[in-house]
Amino acid sequence: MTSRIEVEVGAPAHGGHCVARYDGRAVFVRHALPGERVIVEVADDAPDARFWRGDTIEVLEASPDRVEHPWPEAAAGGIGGAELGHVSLPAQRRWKHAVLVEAFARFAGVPFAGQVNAAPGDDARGGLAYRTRVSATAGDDGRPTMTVPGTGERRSLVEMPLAVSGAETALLKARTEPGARIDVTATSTGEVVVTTTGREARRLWLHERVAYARGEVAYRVRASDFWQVHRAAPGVLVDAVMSRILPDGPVLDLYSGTGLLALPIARLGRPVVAVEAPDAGKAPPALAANLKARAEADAVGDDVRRYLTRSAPAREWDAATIVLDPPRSGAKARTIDAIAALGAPRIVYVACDPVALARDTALLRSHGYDLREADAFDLFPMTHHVETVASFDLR
Ligand SMILES: C[S@@+](CC[C@H](N)C(=O)[O-])C[C@H]1O[C@@H](n2cnc3c(N)ncnc32)[C@H](O)[C@@H]1O
Repeated sequence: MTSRIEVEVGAPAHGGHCVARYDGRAVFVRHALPGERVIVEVADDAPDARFWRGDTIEVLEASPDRVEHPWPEAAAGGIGGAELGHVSLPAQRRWKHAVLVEAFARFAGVPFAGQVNAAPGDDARGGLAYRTRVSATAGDDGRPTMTVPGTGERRSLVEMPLAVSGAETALLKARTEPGARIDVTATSTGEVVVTTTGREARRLWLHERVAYARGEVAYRVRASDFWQVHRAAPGVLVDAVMSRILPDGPVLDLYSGTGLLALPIARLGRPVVAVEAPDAGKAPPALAANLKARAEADAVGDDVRRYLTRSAPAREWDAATIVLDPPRSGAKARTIDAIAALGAPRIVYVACDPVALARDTALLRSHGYDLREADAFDLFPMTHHVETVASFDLR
């Protein structure tokens, strides 16, 4: 059953909503802001549920941080992908900061003392035109559609203002079989490709260039490969990681993707082992290609935990930095145990989920790793996502 309730909105919570209370129950409210009084439509108001979820359908008292959504199709009641579009850009960063502070206080056992930094160029572009990778699903007429969260309803896209302009144009023009996924990739070197099958994407080799504090580096990637979505993210993360690794010693780059972080580190002449999930039992082709010319770099195709428990113990890590950039769920206990067992003095953790990072921080601390510092980067404006880079030293 759906129902409408009036609530006063409280603090932001992890996941893109704020928490309100109604009749003693927590209600997770989308498209609202802290301090607002709103009418919420609750999707399923089961009386025995511990909490409810709802969307804002009317704002009775608006926050000074409320702005007009820059992508009306994705505003309240619309498609997903820009759930913070109603929040001013500085307030989006305060929102993400509050979520990090709360996550660290609850799960890490140490405070989050960093900032949420804007990506270069975002303020000038109003937090738009940043995505170099966008995806949609072809509707019945073959045009790109996106889903209204919680409903399964698909709507045809009329714009995609989060995408860089080449990617937006290519996405809106794309036509394919109903139900097929449409993936658009726009590289930093000006290539724009549309693929509709994984097979096609795996065959398409592209070129990326990343400028960072110490220079510029070129990569070859396939359209199917993981690559940081924000146009500025590769450079921001390379700098954030390079400034945190120890000045000497080998670097173990776990969850290394195509070698975004491993390649500039190898260019310093540092020994690097980059571990990424295997492709046909071997190092993935882009990782192997990017590290090929670096005698001091080793591209490994293996499951991270398997590598840590079976292969890594054969080498010396007692002067090493371990870099890890795991998927959203984090590294979790058994992988953190295996990382800690290597005894490296420094760990640099790149995280796209504040709660997963906070939980892994607690695990690292239990293994004797103190949090040195953590800082966050707003690499997903208009959404609740935030990237954090944290470093740890062995006590
Ligand atoms: C967040 S991405 C980071 C990639 C890279 N650091 C970058 O910034 O481009 C995480 C990567 O971990 C890989 N991955 C996920 N689980 C893995 C596992 N169990 N073992 C090895 N690699 C894994 C994914 O394929 C993906 O490339």
